[in-house]
Amino acid sequence: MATSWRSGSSSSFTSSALSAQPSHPQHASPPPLPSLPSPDCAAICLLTPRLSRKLFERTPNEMTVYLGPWEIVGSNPRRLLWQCSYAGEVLEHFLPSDNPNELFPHTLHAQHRRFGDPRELELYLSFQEPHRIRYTTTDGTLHDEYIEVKYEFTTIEGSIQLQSDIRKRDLIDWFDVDVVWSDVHRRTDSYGNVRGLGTIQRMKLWRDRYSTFHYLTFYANHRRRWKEYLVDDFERELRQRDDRHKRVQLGVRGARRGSASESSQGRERRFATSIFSRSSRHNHSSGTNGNTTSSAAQGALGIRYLGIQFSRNTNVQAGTDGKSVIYRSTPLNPCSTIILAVNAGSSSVKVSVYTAQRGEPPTQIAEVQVSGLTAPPAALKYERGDETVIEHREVDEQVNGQTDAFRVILETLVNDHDLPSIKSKDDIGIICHRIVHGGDYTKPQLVSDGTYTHLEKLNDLAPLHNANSLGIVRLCIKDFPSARSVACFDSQFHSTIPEHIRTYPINQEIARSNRLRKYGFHGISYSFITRAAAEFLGKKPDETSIIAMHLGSGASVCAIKDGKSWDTSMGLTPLSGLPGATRSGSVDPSLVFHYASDVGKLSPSSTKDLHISRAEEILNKEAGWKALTGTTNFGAIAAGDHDERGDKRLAFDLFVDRICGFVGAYYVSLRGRVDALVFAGGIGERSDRLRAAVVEQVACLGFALDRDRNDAGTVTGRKGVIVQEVGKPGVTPRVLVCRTDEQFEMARICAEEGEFW
Ligand SMILES: Nc1ncnc2c1ncn2[C@@H]1O[C@H](COP(=O)(O)OP(=O)(O)O)[C@@H](O)[C@H]1O
Ligand SMILES: CC(=O)OP(=O)(O)O
Ligand SMILES: [Mg+2]
Repeated sequence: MATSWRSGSSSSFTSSALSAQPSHPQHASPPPLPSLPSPDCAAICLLTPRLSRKLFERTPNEMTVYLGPWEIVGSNPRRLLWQCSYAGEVLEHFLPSDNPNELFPHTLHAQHRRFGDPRELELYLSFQEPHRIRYTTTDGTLHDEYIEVKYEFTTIEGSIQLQSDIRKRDLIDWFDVDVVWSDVHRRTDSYGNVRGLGTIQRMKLWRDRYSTFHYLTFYANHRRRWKEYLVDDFERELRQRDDRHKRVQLGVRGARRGSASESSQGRERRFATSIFSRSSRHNHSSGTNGNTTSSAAQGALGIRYLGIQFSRNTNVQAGTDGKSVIYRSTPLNPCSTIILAVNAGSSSVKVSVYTAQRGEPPTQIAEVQVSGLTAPPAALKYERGDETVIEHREVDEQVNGQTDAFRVILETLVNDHDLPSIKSKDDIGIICHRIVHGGDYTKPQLVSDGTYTHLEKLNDLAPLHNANSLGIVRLCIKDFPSARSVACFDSQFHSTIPEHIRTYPINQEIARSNRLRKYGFHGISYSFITRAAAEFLGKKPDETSIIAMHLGSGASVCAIKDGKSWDTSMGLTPLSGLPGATRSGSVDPSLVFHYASDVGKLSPSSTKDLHISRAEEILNKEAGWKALTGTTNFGAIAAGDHDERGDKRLAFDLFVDRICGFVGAYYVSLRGRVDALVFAGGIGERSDRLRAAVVEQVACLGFALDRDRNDAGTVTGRKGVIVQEVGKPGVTPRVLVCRTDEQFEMARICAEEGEFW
């Protein structure tokens, strides 16, 4: 098995590793060659002690382990978990970085094996720095050491799959090239010797799994570090690449792992691995450094292009499919497109479709929603233009949760032949998603694997929302590969909340390192409400101060001072503040420990995407209207039907009490400078009884309701009416109902923000 991987060696990999019998230390007589579960996934990992720099020399410790399918598990560190061929045998490969973009599986250039099919070099993968490998059998751990790791695959597809899984980017092609240089790295040195940035390199082309971005990676051998560039423009130049003298120049942006001077002003942002760590669960996670460090931002010199000279060998250029690369850059700034805006709430999924011109407010052409996810049967409603195509269709059988609801919505849109603007999936240019918890993001983000990985870490902080939304994001990326996915955050509107209001009175070191503070939610809605109310009042948004209430399955109140969020009732998570359909809202934090035992344990309903303790489950899913009345339909609660036991009355009065508590507090916090009290959300827009009860209780602050206007003031469904007055004429502060539209707000931002085109 002695073979060398050193550059220039003509040694072949072919023989011994595959043909050798596995020298399994636990078996006296050599076991038969294992039958591997799936030939595509089968791999052989050759381990050799770190001591020896010469790989694969016969040493007493040398062993070959036959591996079956893999799984990538955990975080901090992520581990590649291999199923081995013997029961109880596990091989764990600890990935040195949780950031998938920082891992670079290495394959040699075809010149290192001149007489064979260069594609087969992908069968042999290595990592250039030692990684920790733990190999455990039923008899205990046999090996736990940092070593140089090399995998030898039985199929090229298996290797490509593993590389893609590790990097969370699909390896879509590769190129063996003679030299790579750039506008800041010359091709030759002052003696005319070829130096470039990398020589005799296998460059790999990756497509981000969560966006349409494409990246090139290669090993800059004279600097001994990996480089990764976002490719701007590709297609034309690389079609004819099997020519030694062919040189191309590619537009690129940014560099990962480059030195500061090699970085650019590109959009690449690298996040510290564990932005959010929860002390209760990940005690030792390294989540203290939440700063978003942009290596790119530091650079003075930007690389604008890479020059590439291909190698001559007709075989050499054969990439993953042997054909020329099929690379489609994202559409180049079209002037108009279709935007899909997706709002996954806790009890509904609402999707609106817009035609949009760059820089202009979008025009809605259709809206589909599935509501009642927590109050079955779930029902679908579909409007196209001014026409209600489906008023109410029960879809309970097809729908179990938000992702299913989204699928049903997509089907409805795609199967509607009278929706001419969408002829094919490629017509959709931008899909914007409401993501409830956006951590420290203060503006919408194009979804890349970086943002996606970052957002995944926030799932546990919005247990009824984030994981569902990311499920929909994943589905869109798969089903609409040519569309750009944009994440819009509920929390971003609240980034203006002053420090003394957003701070929790706890140990500040822990608060800072675990990022424990008030974030606030429903912000996309509050942003819409602020602009709509300002327009209605004839004021500039930044001169408008209101107390707005988004009352839906999740309910919150927000004090908006001069157009900006000043305070809001939700906090670190959407649990605090007002009660909701299944949420308790604020309770004494100790309550839960007296409610049930073992509440700190992980709930059995946790999934791989969402880790939720019993305590969180009780307060988020087994409380609120559901717990008090058995229904989550606030319409039925407000109507008080069949309320012999008085549960609904209690729930109604309790809700009014809690809402008024916040209105009073915010009125004082805004020093009485309030232009209007604004009702919004499913309940706020539809329940005249609730509005009447709230306004009556806060009448001492000067609010007054006009009964007639209020009774007629259900704005939802009344086309064209966005804000309606329900207060007494001439009385200030005013009382308004706003038909909030989170989808429109997201689509508007995406249409107006050139960056997303
Ligand atoms: N006529 C009505 N009167 C009062 N509440 C209603 C009425 N119709 C629906 N609702 C309430 O509106 C809530 C849905 O609000 P909405 O903001 O659309 O949902 P989500 O929180 O899922 O985004 C439902 O939970 C329901 O209780
Ligand atoms: C944040 C939140 O609770 O949202 P929703 O009301 O849509 O569930
Ligand atoms: Mg909602």
